[in-house]
Amino acid sequence: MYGADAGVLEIEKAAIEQLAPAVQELSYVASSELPTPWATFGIHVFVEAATGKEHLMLTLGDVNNGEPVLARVHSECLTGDALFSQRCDCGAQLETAIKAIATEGRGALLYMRQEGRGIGLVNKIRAYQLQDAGADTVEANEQLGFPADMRRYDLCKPMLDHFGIASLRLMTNNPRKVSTLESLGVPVVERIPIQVNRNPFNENYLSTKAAKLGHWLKEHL
Ligand SMILES: Nc1nc2c(ncn2[C@@H]2O[C@H](COP(=O)(O)OP(=O)(O)OP(=O)(O)O)[C@@H](O)[C@H]2O)c(=O)[nH]1
Ligand SMILES: [Zn+2]
Repeated sequence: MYGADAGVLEIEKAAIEQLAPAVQELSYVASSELPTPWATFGIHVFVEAATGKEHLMLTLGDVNNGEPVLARVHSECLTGDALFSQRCDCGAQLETAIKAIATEGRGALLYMRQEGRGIGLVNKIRAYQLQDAGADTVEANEQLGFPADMRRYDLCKPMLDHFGIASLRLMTNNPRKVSTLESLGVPVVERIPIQVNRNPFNENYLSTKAAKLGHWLKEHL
């Protein structure tokens, strides 16, 4: 009897969890315009209830006409995106993606606040310190007690749904990003490589991405 009740409870819990994310986890808050050197985008902010994190989306053109949308799902990298760091390829990828969307006149950029593959800025700088002493990016995360990559992409789905975006032409080299989005019900009809700014400072970072995280990076295959 107890077992049967517990089973029903489990089913109810699963049903609630299935319904919950889109409704409770993320709220759309506001939109405005963002002029950039390449185009004037729509800028939209969403807030994640559990963490208070502010996730952003840039859109350009008619994105809900049913045609696949040129898109980039970019995870925050303060050092690369805002401070010109050459230790990674993030800043160059962000600029390349924004320019590509501007050239096409249509597309979306999802800027997800999951700094340092989800470990946060403080731990990313700690990881850099371990990398300075010889660890690679994956080993450094592990030495700090974290998995190699803690990012989640489930919040992308309600963000895309909010603008009626049903399928993507995604600019990425990351196979996990593609498979996770597809498993969330977002078809990736085309994967567009985004290999930019390979330099002596990020050579190890990129080769670790290829060797340990399976990224599609031509020079490292
Ligand atoms: N833990 C850790 N995170 C890093 C390091 N260098 C960059 N990052 C983070 O890695 C993430 C890069 O994310 P994305 O730009 O979405 O790129 P990606 O998952 O590598 O895949 P692409 O779509 O191919 O660029 C950001 O969250 C950065 O803050 C590092 O050395 N250690
Ligand atoms: Zn970076």
